[in-house]
Amino acid sequence: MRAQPALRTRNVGKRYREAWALRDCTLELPPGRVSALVGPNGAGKTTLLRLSVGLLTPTVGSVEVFGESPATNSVRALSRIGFLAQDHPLYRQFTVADLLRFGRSCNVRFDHELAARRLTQLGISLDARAGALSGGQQSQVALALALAKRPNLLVLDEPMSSLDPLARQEFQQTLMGAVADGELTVLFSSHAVHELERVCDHLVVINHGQVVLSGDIDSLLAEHRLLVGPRIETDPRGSRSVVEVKHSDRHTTLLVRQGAAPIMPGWQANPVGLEELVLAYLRRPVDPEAESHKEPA
Ligand SMILES: Nc1ncnc2c1ncn2[C@@H]1O[C@H](COP(=O)(O)OP(=O)(O)OP(=O)(O)O)[C@@H](O)[C@H]1O
Repeated sequence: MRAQPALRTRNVGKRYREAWALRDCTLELPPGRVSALVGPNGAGKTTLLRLSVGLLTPTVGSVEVFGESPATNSVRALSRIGFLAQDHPLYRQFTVADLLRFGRSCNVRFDHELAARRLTQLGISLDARAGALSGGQQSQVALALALAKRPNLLVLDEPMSSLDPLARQEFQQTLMGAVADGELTVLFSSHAVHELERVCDHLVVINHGQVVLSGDIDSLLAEHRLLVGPRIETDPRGSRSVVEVKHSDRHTTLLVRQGAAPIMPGWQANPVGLEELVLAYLRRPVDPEAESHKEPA
């Protein structure tokens, strides 16, 4: 039997006044995985994340977390979800110990010991005031608070964007350790396409409010090939399997989906890297029907 998805959205659209931030978004996140949500500025990532945790309700369509709508705000549904907002605000005057006590008083499943141990291991004093910690340490405190809730789905909005490379690595290790420890599914948004492969095993790419690619990373890489051959003058973009076409003086390179695409004589099939794959999908024009994000007059 197929496991229940951690997150399932069906034809979700979100409109802010007359503008659509998200259109016809249908996706499933398998449980126990780390998924990255990738897209350029304004693509709709924060909107999708806020819909996933019940902070927004869809204009159309449905959102379910482990089979329940997060927007109903039922205690049971929300106790299974952890959320780290983009700027992960902490009460600056509170000590770390105050924040942990506060977390415990707000969440029935809060694991105080776990959070205190994680932070001590990272050398973060429980007596320190949040406002006196570095950006990286504040992110770790916010992550420890979110994990102490023992959520089944942890949603993080660009959690590493302000961290230096060392702090990013520590943050990633804490996250991956938490996934290895228990029944946790992670969905985080990121612009750092080059480091996704190290951190996650599932990917959702959105552009102009539409999901343009999603799936298991290994499968996506196996399904795509870069075909390199002598320059062609016809435009093969009409074929659904052709994602992108590039020409040099003498050669044409086709990014195709459909691993088994027949190779023409004189053509070579090469694997594609994840960053190249994501960027190719982001460069594709989106469906003109949905591109405007505007309601028809
Ligand atoms: N509260 C709001 N009111 C009106 N429009 C909004 C609101 N929030 C977001 N938008 C618009 O919705 C679209 C998607 O925004 P969203 O914040 O979801 O994108 P994003 O992918 O998270 O962007 P970024 O990477 O810059 O954080 C943008 O065009 C944005 O201007």
